[in-house]
Amino acid sequence: MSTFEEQIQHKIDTKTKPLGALGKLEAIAKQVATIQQSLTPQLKQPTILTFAGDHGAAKAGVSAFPQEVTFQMVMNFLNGGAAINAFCQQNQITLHVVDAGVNFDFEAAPGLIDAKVAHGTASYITGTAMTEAQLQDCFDKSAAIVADVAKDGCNVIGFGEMGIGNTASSSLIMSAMCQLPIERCVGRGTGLDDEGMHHKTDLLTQVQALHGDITDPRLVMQTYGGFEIAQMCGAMLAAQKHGMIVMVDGFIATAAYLVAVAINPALKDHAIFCHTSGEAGHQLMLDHLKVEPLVNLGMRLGEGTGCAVAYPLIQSAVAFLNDMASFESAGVSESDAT
Ligand SMILES: O=C(O)c1ccc[n+]([C@@H]2O[C@H](COP(=O)([O-])O)[C@@H](O)[C@H]2O)c1
Ligand SMILES: Cc1cc2nc[nH]c2cc1C
Repeated sequence: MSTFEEQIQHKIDTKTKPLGALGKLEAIAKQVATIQQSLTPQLKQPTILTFAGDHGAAKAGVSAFPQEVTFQMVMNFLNGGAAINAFCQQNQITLHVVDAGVNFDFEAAPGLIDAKVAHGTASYITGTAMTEAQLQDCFDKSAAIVADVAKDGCNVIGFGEMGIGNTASSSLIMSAMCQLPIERCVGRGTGLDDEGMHHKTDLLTQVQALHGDITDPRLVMQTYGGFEIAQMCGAMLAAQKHGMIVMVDGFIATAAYLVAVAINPALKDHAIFCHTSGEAGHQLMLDHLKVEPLVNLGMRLGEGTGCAVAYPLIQSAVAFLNDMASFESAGVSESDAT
């Protein structure tokens, strides 16, 4: 008996195409089949969870936008007016917005999940961004949300975020997890000018001097994370346990992934990197992880938009695997090369 890997590779290689001609789609087809341990995998109830949270450090001038944009954009998500709404609707992806810790009290609304840990994190400028108990709360709450989504039949899930100041947080996480100097991890986020970039880099350099070299993944998240980043991290770990395909979005989502995969390396086999963000530093994170995302569209929005636009490519990978003829079934002659 051949192994599952040999069987799926044989199925891909005997489709009516030159060997390897579907490029990255072949790797995705193989990965999805392997996750599901099926030669005829199916994508069910695709879902994106967009986690929102506020940051104590957001008031220290690390973003081009004021903190209230976090709650204002959550309202925009709930009213269906954001990019993530448009792309999820286009591709028939279910969207849930999660209040992980926005500095605002929302009324209950359809599509909004209340997983609030607190009204924003504390600032890593003066101490840890969250307590150990708050980090655990993030992991517990996000795992419960993923369990509910799994009950609805979802087997492919993407995670996005909204949080003014969260690129600064992600740069600190990246620097610690990838052991890279902070200046290589800092980017313009929502659009800082050169002066803003200098301020952000200087501030984060001081923050690192305060906390020292942290390498334990949970402590990195507790020290620098946002509630939305910690909940994405917990949700990725839970999705792996449920056997789901995990779609990874941009810079902030990959920072959450860096911590998650350090906690459970088995997550790697479930992760599909959807796009390369235009945020400086994302390519370096991807290099560190030795992964190549599906597309590079220069997007740097967050919200899970990279997952939503790349999802049809995952559908294409599954479609060719399930629907294409083989050389034998179609009566097409195979290559002469040996
Ligand atoms: O996903 C990305 O790669 C990405 C890159 C830059 C910015 N963002 C979004 O912009 C916000 C963070 O930017 P900032 O400048 O406030 O740190 C947050 O809401 C993210 O969703 C997202
Ligand atoms: C308008 C706006 C929309 C966003 N979506 C995700 N991050 C964002 C940041 C801003 C500023």
